[in-house]
Amino acid sequence: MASISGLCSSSSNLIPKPHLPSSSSSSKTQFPWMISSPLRIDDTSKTSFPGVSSKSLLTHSVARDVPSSLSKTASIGDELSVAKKGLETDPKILWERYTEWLYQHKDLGLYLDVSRVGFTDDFVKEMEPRFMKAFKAMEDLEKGAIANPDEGRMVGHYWLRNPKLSPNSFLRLQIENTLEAICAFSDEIVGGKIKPPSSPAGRFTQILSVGIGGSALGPQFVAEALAPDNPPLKIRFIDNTDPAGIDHQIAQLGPELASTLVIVVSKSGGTPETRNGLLEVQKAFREAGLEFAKQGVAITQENSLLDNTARIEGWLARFPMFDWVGGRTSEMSAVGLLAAALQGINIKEMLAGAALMDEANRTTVVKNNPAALLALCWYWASDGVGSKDMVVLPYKDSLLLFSRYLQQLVMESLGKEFDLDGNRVNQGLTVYGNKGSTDQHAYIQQLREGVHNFFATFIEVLRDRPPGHDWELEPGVTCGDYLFGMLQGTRSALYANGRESVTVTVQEVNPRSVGALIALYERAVGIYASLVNINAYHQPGVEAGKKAAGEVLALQKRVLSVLNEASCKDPVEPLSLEEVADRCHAPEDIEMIYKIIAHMAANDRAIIAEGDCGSPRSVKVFLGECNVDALYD
Ligand SMILES: O=P(O)(O)OC[C@H]1O[C@H](O)[C@H](O)[C@@H](O)[C@@H]1O
Repeated sequence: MASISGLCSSSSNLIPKPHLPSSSSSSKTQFPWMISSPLRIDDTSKTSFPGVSSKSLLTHSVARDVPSSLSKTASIGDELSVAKKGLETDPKILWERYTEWLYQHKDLGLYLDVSRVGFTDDFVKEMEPRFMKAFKAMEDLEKGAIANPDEGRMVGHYWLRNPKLSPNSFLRLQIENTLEAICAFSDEIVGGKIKPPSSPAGRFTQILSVGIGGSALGPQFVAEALAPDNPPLKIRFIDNTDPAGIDHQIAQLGPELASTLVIVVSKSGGTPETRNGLLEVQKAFREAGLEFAKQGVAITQENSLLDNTARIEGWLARFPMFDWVGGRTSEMSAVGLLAAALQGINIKEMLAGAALMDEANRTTVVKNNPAALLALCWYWASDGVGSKDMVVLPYKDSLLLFSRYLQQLVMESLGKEFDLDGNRVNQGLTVYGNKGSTDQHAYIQQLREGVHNFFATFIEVLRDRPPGHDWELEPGVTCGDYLFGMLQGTRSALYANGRESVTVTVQEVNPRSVGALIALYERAVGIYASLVNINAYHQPGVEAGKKAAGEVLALQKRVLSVLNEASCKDPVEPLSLEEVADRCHAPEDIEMIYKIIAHMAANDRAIIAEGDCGSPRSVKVFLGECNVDALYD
């Protein structure tokens, strides 16, 4: 088992030397089948490796489907879209564009290819003043400005990986001490110094992480991307208030509940779904005769409801969540780091990768700033108003949850009704995607030929397998070559039909590259928000749904009380929906009352005496039991 002190220590020399195509080496990286058997781009549903051609894949694709060639396979709509965008199709010019714009981060072994987005030099020039403003805003933010004006908060996730940047020594110490505490605690848990009180295993073997949104998505993504095959502690998540989902997680733990460390994560400490998850887990502990407090850990803001509960009940440990770190940018705080360290993931490497990326994103030269390049592409591709969706396609199973993670990071940050000057702008950038090549067999058909409402982001991982494990499943070709071919083929096929794409390439999926990817997108979101003049760090829209949910539950309590009163009569008085609504003094809420009753009936908590839920006007309802106590509440 890896020691935590090892996992928590940083190492500067773990990144293998990059070997991405450069003008001198690209020809050497081609595989035999690529040269002799280009992917057919005219039939993405049946991608195959037929025939012999001496043309390169790229040349083949673009030359064949350029609008000016009036290819038989391209529709008029496709031609128009390419023409409208003015996308370059000459392979030589494209290669020049590729090499001119290719961004490389040497230390991280990370590349960003924006050549398949059609922005022009004029556009870049036009955007320059906005970028300068964005860079200044990022600089101010890092220095501690109130970058989230609506909530009057600083925005400090960049300090988490470089505490020296903190605007004062108090914050710096908070970050450093928390990191130290995380490492020490993980060390003791993994090393078996801190034991669960009544587990036959004698040590913690499982983590049950309870949290939602930013308190779940980062840890889920990182676990999927980086947890070793046999982690010191395996992780499961409760990230919803779905009782069946919760039951499933607890049932899967079975007797291992006794050796489960329950980490409850909530910045606010008052999110209902998380509270419900906690109450359900505590009930399971009681039923199993276990003492929850000895196995519970809270990650939350000081003095939140959760913090106070954990303190009063004497939970095993508490870690702070900082006011100045937003949920969706909290992966490098205790929220992400504790779970990661417990799974044997080198969190200092993650932090180092993020810090290196942040450093690169501080340059004010757009071309050399990867986050700015991404923001530039987003702006160009979606006209600065989110007119196109961003489809994120990592070609690596372990990065499956990246798009889901990005969904919150991007959409909760950029999806805003008003800009910073109070103008109604309804901004946003829609994100979806799973992984390649899997998605090629699902919806890439539409991306290639259907409605043109997206641009793609490919995430490429050069290292297929750990060294020494590869083999050729046909002469000269490995399984990973197919994955590579699928990515390149899809990129070419999309472009040939006027569909733009960005490609981010990393050497391998490791803590450093994952940290860098997170940091890259965090910064791109910050810069883009500034380009379109919105506050990326609040989420006023989320409150509306929460408030409405609260109102539904309050109405349900009134419905229950009315039904209880009628059900306590002798004889029982079944009520129509209209009668329930009138007695609740809420005739305008009759539709919601119907839904409440249908839900209660489906869960055996209300009995339909007459009619059925398919014809709401026919329904008469009562409760199976009279609760006399509730009559006098
Ligand atoms: O961490 P918590 O306070 O429980 O919040 C969890 C989530 O709740 C809300 O829905 C916010 O919109 C998210 O940004 C946040 O990540």
